[in-house]
Amino acid sequence: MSTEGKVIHCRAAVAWEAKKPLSIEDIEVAPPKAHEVRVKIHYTGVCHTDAYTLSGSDSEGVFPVILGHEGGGVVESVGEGVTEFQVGDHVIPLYTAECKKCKFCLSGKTNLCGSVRATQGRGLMPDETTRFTCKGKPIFHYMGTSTFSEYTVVADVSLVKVDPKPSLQKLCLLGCGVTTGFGAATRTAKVTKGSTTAIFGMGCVGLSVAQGCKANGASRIIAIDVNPKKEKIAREFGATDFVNPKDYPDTPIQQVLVDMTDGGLDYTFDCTGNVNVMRAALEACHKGWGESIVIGVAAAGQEISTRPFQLVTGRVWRGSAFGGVKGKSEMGSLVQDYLDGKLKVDEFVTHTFDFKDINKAFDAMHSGDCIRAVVTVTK
Ligand SMILES: NC(=O)C1=CN([C@@H]2O[C@H](COP(=O)(O)OP(=O)(O)OC[C@H]3O[C@@H](n4cnc5c(N)ncnc54)[C@H](OP(=O)(O)O)[C@@H]3O)[C@@H](O)[C@H]2O)C=CC1
Ligand SMILES: N[C@@H](CCC(=O)N[C@@H](CSC=O)C(=O)NCC(=O)O)C(=O)O
Ligand SMILES: [Zn+2]
Ligand SMILES: [Zn+2]
Repeated sequence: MSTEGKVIHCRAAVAWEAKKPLSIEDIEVAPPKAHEVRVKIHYTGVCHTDAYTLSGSDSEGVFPVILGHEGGGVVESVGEGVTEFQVGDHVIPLYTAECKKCKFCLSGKTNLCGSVRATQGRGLMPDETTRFTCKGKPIFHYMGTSTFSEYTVVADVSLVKVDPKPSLQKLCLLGCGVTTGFGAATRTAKVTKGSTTAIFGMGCVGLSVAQGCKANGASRIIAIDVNPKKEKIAREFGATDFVNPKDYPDTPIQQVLVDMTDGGLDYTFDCTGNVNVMRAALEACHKGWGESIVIGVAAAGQEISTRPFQLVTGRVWRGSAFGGVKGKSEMGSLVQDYLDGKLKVDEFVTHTFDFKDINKAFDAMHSGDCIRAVVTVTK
């Protein structure tokens, strides 16, 4: 029996308040309004950013909320005016929308889209309301995606159709971690052939940066992580060197790297969210041309600092959101790269969990041997 146009009763992992485990609840999901799509979520990854928001450190964090932004699902129904999606399409929700009409999308300079970002940041759909209720209370959306739910509703600008061949259990990682890191190297930094690179933080994002640096022909890819267990996997993803800052207790890590590379690196990447690491990453860049890309998300109130002289003398500090990737225009080519064996995705999935055990996925993420935990939301 079709559920089109009806309220769906299903399960979701609700974050009632910060710092508390998620609670699997029966919720109601309203039908999609105009230019919205209701999606049955099959799989979701758990990203460090979900944990960051749950920790209460996110200045945009609102509760109660359904978190999750690294999902893969199938279109259940579409709202009025939706022409791009049909029931049954395989889709990935996009926390970085692409409307192709706004000032940002038309600029040709950024993948950031202005169409829904303001309401998204307040946990609402573009009409300033929510499609989720639980126990009679409205529940906020998260990053325009809310993939920790059996059904979610997203704006049609916040969704991309993908090839139905690959398993969504793997493809969901293109919804954040893999795309973010790979794109930061290939789109934001545009790492050049033969260049030297260093990546701080070997989680899903940092390993994906390494993969992007290798794809672009970097001659040296130095992986930096405080966890020595990350060396093996970093090398599998293209790292040529591994440095653990704990092995150099008396020397700033930027000095270690400058000494290793005849004056510093062409490109560095922060994939930790630690503002001290961001500074070290900038200062490890080569005088005159080195570029440091900030990817990590720092807690509310944190600020970055360095001596202005670092910039005066030619180092460049840049940021990257969703790897600079335009979700609708470019996701197809990333999926094709995956299908052609040019982009590793499967290798990131180190842990899998049933939906009822989603809190264990958060525990695994903090365990030190997890790259990505993927949760089966519906079969
Ligand atoms: N800009 C964007 O679009 C996006 C940003 N992000 C952000 O990117 C960051 C990385 O995400 P993700 O890969 O999922 O996170 P992970 O936690 O999986 O990876 C971070 C890695 O950095 C290591 N680390 C911590 N401190 C240091 C340090 N001082 N020096 C070197 N390594 C260190 C961690 O080690 P240990 O585990 O031992 O602490 C861990 O291995 C997060 O801040 C996340 O919020 C994520 C996706 C998109
Ligand atoms: N809400 C946060 C900002 C968090 C942030 O920087 N998010 C990244 C994506 S993180 C994915 O895992 C991003 O793309 N930012 C661009 C954007 O438009 O949000 C805060 O207030 O600190
Ligand atoms: Zn993420
Ligand atoms: Zn736009």
